[in-house]
Amino acid sequence: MTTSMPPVSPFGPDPDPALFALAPKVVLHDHLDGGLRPQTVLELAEQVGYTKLPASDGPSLATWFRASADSGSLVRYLETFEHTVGVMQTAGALERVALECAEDLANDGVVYAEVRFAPEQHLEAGLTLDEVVEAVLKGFAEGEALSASAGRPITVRCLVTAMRHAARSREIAELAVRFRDRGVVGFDIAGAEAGYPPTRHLDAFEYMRAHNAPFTIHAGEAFGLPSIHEAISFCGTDRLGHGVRVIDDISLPEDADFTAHDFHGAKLGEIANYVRDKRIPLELCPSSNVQTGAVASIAEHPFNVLARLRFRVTVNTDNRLMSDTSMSKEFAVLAGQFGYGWADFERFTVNAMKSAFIHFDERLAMIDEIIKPGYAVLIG
Ligand SMILES: O=c1[nH]cnc2c1ncn2[C@@H]1O[C@H](CO)[C@@H](O)[C@H]1O
Ligand SMILES: [Zn+2]
Repeated sequence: MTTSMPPVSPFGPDPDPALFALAPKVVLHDHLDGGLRPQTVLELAEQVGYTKLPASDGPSLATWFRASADSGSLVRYLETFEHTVGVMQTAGALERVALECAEDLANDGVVYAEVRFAPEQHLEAGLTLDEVVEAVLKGFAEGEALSASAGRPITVRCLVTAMRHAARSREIAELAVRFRDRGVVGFDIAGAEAGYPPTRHLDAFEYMRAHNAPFTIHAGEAFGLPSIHEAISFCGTDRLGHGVRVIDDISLPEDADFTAHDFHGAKLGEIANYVRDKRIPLELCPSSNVQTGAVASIAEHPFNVLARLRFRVTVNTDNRLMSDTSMSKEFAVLAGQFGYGWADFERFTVNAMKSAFIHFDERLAMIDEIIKPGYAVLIG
């Protein structure tokens, strides 16, 4: 790979994330249990008697999460969730974490969020699946109300995730449908990818399809094209969680520079073409991918290749705590590396809003009334 002349960002080579806080942003891939405030983890641990935390003050705990997640392996990255899930076992804890999640996203300028978590991981203290979801939805609604009154309106919807190594996916799909009119807008599977192909959960996806309910699948992150193929062709996923390994089905010249402005010589294989032709949204999470070793560095992240080839790319945080990130930080990293300006970020944001699991008229209203006017001011 040549690393000749990096593209110049209109925001400078290392833009301040604060520049992007004003832009209306949409996040489709953000884990509730990956986004806690470090101080909240400490306080909840104290309240519920959780004694296994690896640090005893906020800054050290934040550093521990970031450093441990920076592991080069999805499996090791996922081990850090033991401590967040560990303190999220009561209705009060779930409600607080959800409320703070909505507030933190709104304070970062996110106007629409789909936040996911796995209800089956929050039953240790005796809550039922329904009680877990009710507590989280209550927290989101409270966070929305507080943010609106602070002049930072946000809409937060929920995706319920099933863990791919477990055997509860059909039950979780039923949970998603049961709560579909109360704030749950879709279903997902997550967890270690290698060894747990999407087709293992076919009955859950069939249930969702039978109920005309949308879902996304973590695929093409730690494992490559076969996972993406199963997710789209056998399971019929509406979006790809990550999907970044679709790059393996695109041939580029030997010396291709991933930061370039065009990729005219690119040849797409059958899967890459299908994903692009069908406008299957890619929930890309740049910083997370570097931490898990799915990609070597931001400069070598396929985001730019996929964006320039006009795949339906969206920018996401994945886990704000583990990656010490936010939507503004992800925008800043992408701007610095690939030279994007406001028009690019507007496109990625509209891509995300078009791909959301709320109804078409609601998506359109967000685009016409909030996103486009917001970027019009910035573009000037
Ligand atoms: O990037 C990821 N890939 C796969 N699984 C993930 C990722 N981030 C989080 N989780 C898993 O999803 C669960 C529910 O939120 C988390 O507990 C974590 O195990
Ligand atoms: Zn994820």
